[in-house]
This record gives sequence, structure tokens and C-alpha cells, in this order.
Amino acid sequence: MSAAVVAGGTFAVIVECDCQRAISLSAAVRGLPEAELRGEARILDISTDSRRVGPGALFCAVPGTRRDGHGFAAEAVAAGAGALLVERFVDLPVPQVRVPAVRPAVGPVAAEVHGRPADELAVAAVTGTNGKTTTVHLVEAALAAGGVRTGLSSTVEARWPGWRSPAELTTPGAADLQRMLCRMRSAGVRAAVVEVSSHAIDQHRIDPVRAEVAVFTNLSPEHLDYHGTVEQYFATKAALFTPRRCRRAVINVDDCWGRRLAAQVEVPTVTVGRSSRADVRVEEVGPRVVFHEGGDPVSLTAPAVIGGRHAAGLAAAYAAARAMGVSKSAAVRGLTAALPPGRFQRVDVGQPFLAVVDFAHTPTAVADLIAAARRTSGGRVHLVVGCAGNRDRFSRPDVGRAALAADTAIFTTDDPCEEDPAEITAQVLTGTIGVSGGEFVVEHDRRAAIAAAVGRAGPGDVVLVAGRGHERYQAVDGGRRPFDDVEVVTAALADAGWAGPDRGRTCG
Ligand SMILES: CC(=O)N[C@H]1[C@@H](OP(=O)(O)OP(=O)(O)OC[C@H]2O[C@@H](n3ccc(=O)[nH]c3=O)[C@H](O)[C@@H]2O)O[C@H](CO)[C@@H](O)[C@@H]1O[C@H](C)C(=O)N[C@@H](C)C(=O)N[C@H](CCC(=O)O)C(=O)O
Ligand SMILES: Nc1ncnc2c1ncn2[C@@H]1O[C@H](COP(=O)(O)OP(=O)(O)OP(=O)(O)O)[C@@H](O)[C@H]1O
Repeated sequence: MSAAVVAGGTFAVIVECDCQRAISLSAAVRGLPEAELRGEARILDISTDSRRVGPGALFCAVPGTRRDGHGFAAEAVAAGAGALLVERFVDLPVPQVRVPAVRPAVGPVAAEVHGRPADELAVAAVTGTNGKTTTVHLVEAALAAGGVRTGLSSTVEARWPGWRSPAELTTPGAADLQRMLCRMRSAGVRAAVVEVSSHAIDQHRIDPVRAEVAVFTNLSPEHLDYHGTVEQYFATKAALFTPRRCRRAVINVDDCWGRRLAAQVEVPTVTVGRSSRADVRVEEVGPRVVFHEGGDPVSLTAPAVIGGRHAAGLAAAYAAARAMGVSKSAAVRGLTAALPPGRFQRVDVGQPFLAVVDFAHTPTAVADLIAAARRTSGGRVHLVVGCAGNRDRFSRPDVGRAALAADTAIFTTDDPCEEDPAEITAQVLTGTIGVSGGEFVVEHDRRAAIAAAVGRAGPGDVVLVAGRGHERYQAVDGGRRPFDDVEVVTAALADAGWAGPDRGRTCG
């Protein structure tokens, strides 16, 4: 068995590897010099989660951010775990290996358990604050156009020939990532394009993968509740660009953090951006994007390239594909493919204005999105936006401030999680104090907020529904309820009379 499909087949979890390898416990931990082994076992798989342990698995007891995995060891053994990786031996009758720190050991051990799949794949790892998912999908499209059999792991989904499943995390946990790479290898994949979050770098989820190429899109403050400071956030991202983790780098030097990264990296680097010194220089942005690579112009028409930053992302994807051996013409062909869902995704039922669903949720991305709408149309811009609960509290006022660049900002719920939506919005609104800009209103019912934005739009305007992109559920009070922005925008447009043969609100 390789997958459990639940919820009507819409959500699949990889629970077991199909490579059918078995390895001794001592062989699995041979790369860990400080490992202290008590007993021997035959290991079939590896997991950090007692709820996903299968027979013969090695359960790794991770002291986590909320709970200590050692407390779930008994549950894991009851579920069939044949051995434990621990920081302190526990009183259970199974072979155990003690290491000074379990979390950084999981990836290297998982790699051994799965036969070091990354050694047989070229991995492209993409990180940055905004644009990771978009860039991952673009790199994959460029590689595929070059005839390379590819696998992809992004916030949206994991897929490779014969497999497709929605993603749970931006980057899978270390054990899950190695299992995924193993399954890609079994499917004949030659190159894997992987989205890498700062959490993943910090939590050693990608270790011991050494990427063929690591891509940096940009950096602006995010996840400071986790990293503490922007400096630390940058240092975490920068840790992907060390010789241990990548062979080559592609760095966007339009971004000031990118320039700093390019100045410090010790691996061969291709710089991209508008700077005259960039190796892949972005010259024209519009329906056609022109780069210069080594003096040669590269011209392409890309879907929904909405601004300079996106063009730099396109150039980064191009450079990454080229670094992985794809020809210029194939890369250009691939980059004209569609963007991932929920990234500047147009919703069109025939209405005389643009309606867009986009994943923008950081202040920078919201500002970029509004700027892109202004470049696209001279009409009014009506924005629906909110902030998620349980994360990034510090940036909520900045989202509020950025939203005022629209003509109308309708503040609403995103994923409130366990927080009170009204309190989240109150924090968002503090950013609007004393700032001149468009009109704003509060409507906590997201469906009603979208309907209100559509209701305000006239010919030539732009409706922007930001923050949730491809997501199909809202996290509320520890549970989740179905909510798909594209579907809701489509319904709101229809309800407003814009769909069908008699579209338009005037009837004669
Ligand atoms: C705060 C954070 O980063 N949490 C991640 C972290 O959890 P953790 O190790 O701290 O886990 P914990 O809940 O303290 O539990 C400790 C250990 O006990 C285990 N456990 C727990 C319960 C149980 O019944 N049995 C059991 O074995 C857990 O599996 C874990 O190994 O490591 C886990 C394994 O890798 C992740 O699943 C988990 O992601 C949680 C679900 C999460 O929401 N993470 C977010 C913040 C995150 O990582 N996001 C980034 C991207 C953000 C972005 O792009 O905007 C991502 O890469 O997805
Ligand atoms: N190269 C880019 N540079 C800046 N912004 C971009 C770029 N590509 C896409 N965006 C915009 O950034 C926002 C987030 O896009 P995307 O989901 O690709 O980023 P992400 O880094 O994966 O986000 P997250 O970390 O939340 O998963 C969207 O508004 C998208 O249109």
C-alpha cells in the first residue's frame, strides 16, 4: 500500500513507501557518529508521528514546538514501530538509538532508510518570502518542456507521474520528504522541484538533500513569531545556500536581501533581476518579457506576469531550469505554461471587469497585488483581504496599511483558526490610523465581503480577493469549513447578474 485516500478521494496521505526496502537499524544510523545503539531491528519505514506509524517503522521522538514525541513512543510501538530514535532511552521493549538531538537526525536516517533517493535526483529547492510556489511551478514547467521527467512539491500539491495529492505543509517533514523523493525515484523522476519554507530549513526537514540549484525569490518580514527577528529569518533562509545544501544558486538581486545573499554565498551563483549586473537581466515587462542572458535576448509571453517582481521570478525560474541543463528554447516554451492555481487567477464569467483570486497575504504581496491591478487597468480597485489567526500577528497592521492603496478595502476573515476574527481585524485596522487612502469597510463574513466587492465593481474596475489563493477550507475554531475563493467569486458574479446570455445588471 502506498497511500490512504480519505474524504471522498480528495485528500491523500502518503503513509508508507512502496520501495519495499528493508534496512538494519545499525545501517540506518551509520551516518550519526554520536548514536548509541541498544538492540538491532529491521526497518521498513520511518516516521515522526505516532499516528502515522506502520509495522516495522522507526519512530523518531522529536521534542517539538508544542509536544515531546517521547510521550508518544508507547503509542508508536503499539501501532507497530519496531525501533525508536530518541534523545533519552525510554522504558519500552524495542531496540532504541539515542542521539543528542532527534530533529536533525531524522532526515539523514530517513535518507538511509529510503536508499538515499536524492543522490539519484536533481533537486531544485526554492525559497523566499513571496513567490516560492509560483516559481516552483514555473521551474517544473520549464524542466518538463525540456523533456525531463519531473516531480513537484509545493504548498499547493505534491505530484509526479502517477501521483497527485494536496499538500499539508509547504515543505513535508524530513521523513515524509525522503519518502516522497523515494517514490519519485521509483516513478522514474529525474528532477524534483521542492518549495522550501524557512520553518523547513530551521527544522532540518530538507537535510541531507544537496540541491542541484537553490533559488532565492525575495525576503520581507514574515514568520517573526517563529524566527524572532528579520535578521534571524534571513540567516535561516541563507542556510539553504551553503555548499552543504546546494551546488549552485539563483538569486534575485532586485531584492536587497538577495543582494546581501549574493555577496555572501560560496557556491556558483546566477543573479537575476533588473540590475545591469544581473546575469539574467530583466529588460522588458509587459505582455512580453525580455531577459538578457549573456548578452542574448530571451523573449517570451508569460501568462499573468503582472509586475517587475513577477518578471524576476520568471527569470529565476528560467535560470534554474538552464542551470539544470534545459535548453533556452525549451525553458522559454515551458515558462509560457499556466501559473499555479490561486496566483493571479482570473475569474471570468463574462463580466466587464477583472476579478482575481491571489494568495497575497504578506504586506509586500498585498501592495504588489494592488500595484499590479493598477498597471492592468485604469479603473477602481476593490480589495477583499484579511489576516490569518495564530500567526504573524506583528504584520497585521502592515496588511491594513498596504490595503489602503486600493480604492475600497473590505476587511474580512482569512483563517481565523482559534482567534477571534474581530480581534484580528482590530489589529489590521490599527495600521490604517492616520493613513490616507481608499475607503475601507469591515465585513467578517467572507462570502458577503466578496459579494460586496463584486457589487461595487463597474466596467474597467478590478476586484481582488486576496490571501487564500488555492485553499479550499477556512480554519475556524480548530476545525475547517469548505471555502473556495474561486467558487465564491464565481457565484458572486453570477448572483450579480454578470453570468449567462443576459449578463449585466441592466435589462434593456
Ligand atoms: C510550528 C511548527 O513548525 N510545527 C511543525 C513541527 O511540529 P513540531 O515538531 O513542533 O510538533 P509538535 O506538535 O510539538 O509535536 C512533537 C512531535 O510529536 C509528534 N506527535 C504529536 C502528536 C501525536 O499524537 N503523536 C506524535 O507522534 C509530532 O508528530 C512531532 O513529531 O514539525 C512538524 C513536522 O515537520 C510539522 O508538521 C509542524 O507543522 C505544523 C503543523 C505547522 O502548522 N507548521 C507551520 C507553521 C509550518 O511549518 N509552515 C511552513 C510554511 C509557512 C509558509 O510558507 O507560510 C511549512 O513549511 O509548511
Ligand atoms: N516572483 C515573485 N515575486 C514576488 N511575488 C510573487 C512572485 N511570484 C508570485 N508572487 C506573488 O506573491 C504572492 C504569494 O505567491 P506564492 O504563493 O507563489 O508565494 P509563496 O512564497 O509560495 O507563499 P507562501 O510562503 O505563503 O506559500 C502572490 O501574491 C503571488 O502573486
